[in-house]
Amino acid sequence: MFALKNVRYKDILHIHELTIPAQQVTCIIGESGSGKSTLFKLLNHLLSADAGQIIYKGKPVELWDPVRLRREVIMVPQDPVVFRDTIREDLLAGLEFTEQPPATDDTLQHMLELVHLPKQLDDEVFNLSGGEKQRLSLARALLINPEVLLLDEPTSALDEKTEDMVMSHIVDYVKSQGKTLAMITHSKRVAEQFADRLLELKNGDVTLIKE
Ligand SMILES: Nc1ncnc2c1ncn2[C@@H]1O[C@H](COP(=O)(O)OP(=O)(O)OP(=O)(O)O)[C@@H](O)[C@H]1O
Repeated sequence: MFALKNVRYKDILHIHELTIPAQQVTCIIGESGSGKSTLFKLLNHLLSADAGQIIYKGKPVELWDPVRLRREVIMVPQDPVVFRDTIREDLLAGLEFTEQPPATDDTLQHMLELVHLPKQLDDEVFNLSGGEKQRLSLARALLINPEVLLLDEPTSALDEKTEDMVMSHIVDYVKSQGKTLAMITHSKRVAEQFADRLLELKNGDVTLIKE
């Protein structure tokens, strides 16, 4: 799905070679500040590499129409962002961005169950806790059903039990849809449990730990 060769970004990343295969779960671990979020931003071309090649589905990312690319490759950032007043409106905002038809309340409710967010669609997002906003952002991204989901520490604000439940639902859902998931995590436990491929980012380059 992604193939990177000799990619350099400032003095943060100099990746010799990296592939992210389709329909697999790729987990990325690495120390704080090692460049994990920067790598994700290169993948959907929020940042441009200084040198090297980043190929998505056979075509360099810089040749993709940026809007189209970011509709296919959705990144959920580390700090959850909420867009609208109510949970329903917030979930539907993601679909609007991708120009998909609005979803029914049943579908929206199903997404909330998938991420274990026991709230009503009319509830205000303003009142949600950090961990709840994190799950709302995940539900919004899942609803879009993108080709590639890039999750930056998606469960960092959750306790271990909730983290395991949410992650196993997300992984099952993404796999059942035949989509691709890449996830940054600080939790070795999560990485070992869910990764088909486990990579470590260190000194600007990636090492394959498990395949
Ligand atoms: N656009 C930028 N220009 C210059 N430096 C940057 C830029 N973005 C991030 N950095 C720096 O690059 C390094 C890597 O940042 P990045 O956010 O990618 O790390 P990370 O591995 O995701 O960290 P964490 O686990 O703490 O989230 C950091 O030292 C950061 O300060």
